[in-house]
Amino acid sequence: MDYVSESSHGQLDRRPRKKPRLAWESLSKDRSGDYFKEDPANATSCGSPRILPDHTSLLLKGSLQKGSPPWRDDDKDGHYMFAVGDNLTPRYKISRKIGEGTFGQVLECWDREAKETVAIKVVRSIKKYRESAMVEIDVLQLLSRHDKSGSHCVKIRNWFDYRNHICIVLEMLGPSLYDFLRKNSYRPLPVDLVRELGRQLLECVAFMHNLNLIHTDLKPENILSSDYVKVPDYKVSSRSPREGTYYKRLPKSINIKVIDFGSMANGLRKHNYIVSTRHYRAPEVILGLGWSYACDLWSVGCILVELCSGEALFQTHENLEHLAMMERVLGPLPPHVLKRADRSAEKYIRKGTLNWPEGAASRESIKIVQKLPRLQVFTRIPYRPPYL
Ligand SMILES: Nc1ncnc2c1ncn2[C@@H]1O[C@H](COP(=O)(O)OP(=O)(O)OP(=O)(O)O)[C@@H](O)[C@H]1O
Repeated sequence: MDYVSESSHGQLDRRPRKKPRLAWESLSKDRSGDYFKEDPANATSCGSPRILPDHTSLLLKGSLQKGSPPWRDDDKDGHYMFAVGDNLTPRYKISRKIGEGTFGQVLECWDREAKETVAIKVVRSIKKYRESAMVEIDVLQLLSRHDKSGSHCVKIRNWFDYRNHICIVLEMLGPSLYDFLRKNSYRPLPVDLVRELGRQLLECVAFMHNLNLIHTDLKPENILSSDYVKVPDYKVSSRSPREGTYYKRLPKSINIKVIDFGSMANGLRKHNYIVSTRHYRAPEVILGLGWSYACDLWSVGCILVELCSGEALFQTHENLEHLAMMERVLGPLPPHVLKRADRSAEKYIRKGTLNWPEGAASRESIKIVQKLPRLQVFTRIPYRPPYL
C-alpha cells in the first residue's frame, strides 16, 4: 500500500493561533431525535478508537471507486483516516485535505449528487467534539434560515454521522485572509481593500449579533474568500487525471465569508470563561470582567489593523504583557475597568493601574511593548480615546 502524509499548510505558521474550546458548555442544549441522524445512503459503524503512531492523516492512493473504503482505525486523537479518492459515503468522493483544526479535518470532496465541490468538516470521534459539532450544525442551520440576502457566513449543505465522525458539508470557499497575508509575505493590504473587507466583516457580525449569537473566534484564518475558480493544475493532472483531483483553487473576488461556528456563544447569557485566539482576545476576557458581543468587535479591530500592517497587532502569549501592549497602542485602561478585574487578574494591577513595567517578566518584554506603535501610526486617523 502506498501511503502519503500531508500537512495542512505548506509553510510553518509563525505563531500558535488556537483558542480554548469551551463553547459547547454554554450553548449546547438538550437534543433528541436527530442527534445521530444518518445519511440514508450510508451505514454508520462504531468501533473503539485504537492508538496509532502519529496523528497525520494517511492518504491512500487508488482506493475504491464506489461504496465505502475498508475500515481503518482512527488515529490516537480521534481523527478520521482517509485516502484521496475514497468515498465518504457513496455520495462524496475525497479530493484532498484542505485544513485541520481542533475539531477535525476539512476535506475537499466532489458531491456526486449536487455535482459540485464541497468542503466537509470531518469531526474527531471524541464525545466533546461530537457534541460541539452538533451545536455548530444548529448554528449553521439557524444562520442559513435567516440569511435572506447573503450574510457573509458560510452555508451548510448537509450533515451526517459516518463511522462515528460527524461530517458537516459546507459550501466550498477560497483561501483565508491569513493565507493572503502569508502568501503576500506579510505585506500590508491596500487600505481601500481593508475598508471593504471591514465593511463585509461588520455586516456579518451585525447579522450574527442580531440573532443573539457571539462568534468569539474571529481571526484572519476564519475569514475566507467566498469565491474560488478552478484552473487545471497540470503538474497533477498529467499524472492522475481522476475526477475532482486535478484542480487547484485561486481567489476570484474580495467577497468574504466567516467560518468556524464551533465556539459560538449565546448573547443572552453572561459569560466569563476564556474565549478567542490569543491575539484577538478582548481585555474584558483577560481581566475576567465577563464578556459579551463586544469581544467580537475587539477581534474585528485587531484583524483590520493586522490587514493594514501585515502583522498581528498583539503578538504575545502572556496576559500582563498583552494588557501592556493594549495600553501602549490605545492608551491607559480606564481605572473603573481595572477596578472590576477578577481575582485571577488582580496580580496585574497595583494601586488602580496596570502593574507595568514593574511586573514585566523580562527587560526584553518591556522593550517589545515599547516598540509597538500607537494606533494613530497604524491607521493615520485621529485617535479616539477609551475603548471600554
Ligand atoms: N467551507 C470551507 N471552504 C474551504 N476551506 C475551508 C472551509 N471550512 C474550513 N476550511 C479550511 O479548514 C480549516 C479548518 O476549519 P475550521 O476552522 O472550521 O476547523 P476547526 O477545527 O474549528 O479549526 P480551529 O481549531 O482553528 O478553530 C480552515 O482554516 C480553512 O482553511
